[in-house]
Amino acid sequence: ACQHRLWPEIDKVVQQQVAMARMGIGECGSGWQLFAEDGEMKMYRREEELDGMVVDPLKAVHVVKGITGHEVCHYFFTPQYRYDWETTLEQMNVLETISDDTLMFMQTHKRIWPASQRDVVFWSHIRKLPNEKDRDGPDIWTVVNNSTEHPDYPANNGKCVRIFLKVCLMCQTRVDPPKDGTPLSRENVSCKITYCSVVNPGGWAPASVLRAVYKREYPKFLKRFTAYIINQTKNKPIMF
Ligand SMILES: CCCCCc1ccc(-c2ccc(S(=O)(=O)CCO)cc2)cc1/C=C\c1ccccn1
Repeated sequence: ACQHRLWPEIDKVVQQQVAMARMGIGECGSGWQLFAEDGEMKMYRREEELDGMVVDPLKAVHVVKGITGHEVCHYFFTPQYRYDWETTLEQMNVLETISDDTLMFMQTHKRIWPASQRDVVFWSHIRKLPNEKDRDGPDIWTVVNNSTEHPDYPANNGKCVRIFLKVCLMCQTRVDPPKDGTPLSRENVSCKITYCSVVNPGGWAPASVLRAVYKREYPKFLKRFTAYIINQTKNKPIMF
């Protein structure tokens, strides 16, 4: 991955996104509104517009028992599982395998009435980060998805409006070893998930429609995604 033309951008964006994800809601600047809550899952957004278009940053935090950060990032990054958990996905193509930790995707998402259908081209990078707070604790895993251009897929040349997104999924595993020295099992692990996204919907879409879509779709996405990982991993060895 080091020699690829996108590498400098990838490294910069990943460092930036991880720093943002690590900040708590309080530190992240004011204006965050809690707009959805379900058990351990809390979803915040900031209302922001760019040229009259809604580009609300979203930050979700969740704690899920029985899975690890590596597993969450593995199922988020790996293309073959995406149709199982990405509710609004219509078409997904891997445009380039830049390296074993970096792919480029083209996706079209189902049309959401009354807005026109959207598509997106982005690079996706998975990375393990040292756990600065606790040296011998489990590593942090992250996946960063960032819109990019691809010569074969110019924006807005077909039926879809091209959207632009920056997404960071950052996961911190927690291990609570069993008291009685029995071997570690899934009851002793949990994962703190932070999901940050900024989506520019591309062409104009009514603010009310966009905010209704996000309010409905994001909680659904995170619940379905985490339930999917629990189901996929329950009889498999723990991936640290
Ligand atoms: C009028 C509707 C405009 C918005 C449509 C839209 C834009 C972006 C995206 C989207 C959301 C998450 C990612 S990802 O995190 O990178 C994972 C890989 O797929 C990529 C794309 C989706 C959707 C459409 C609906 C929607 C909105 C939230 C959540 C889920 N679906």
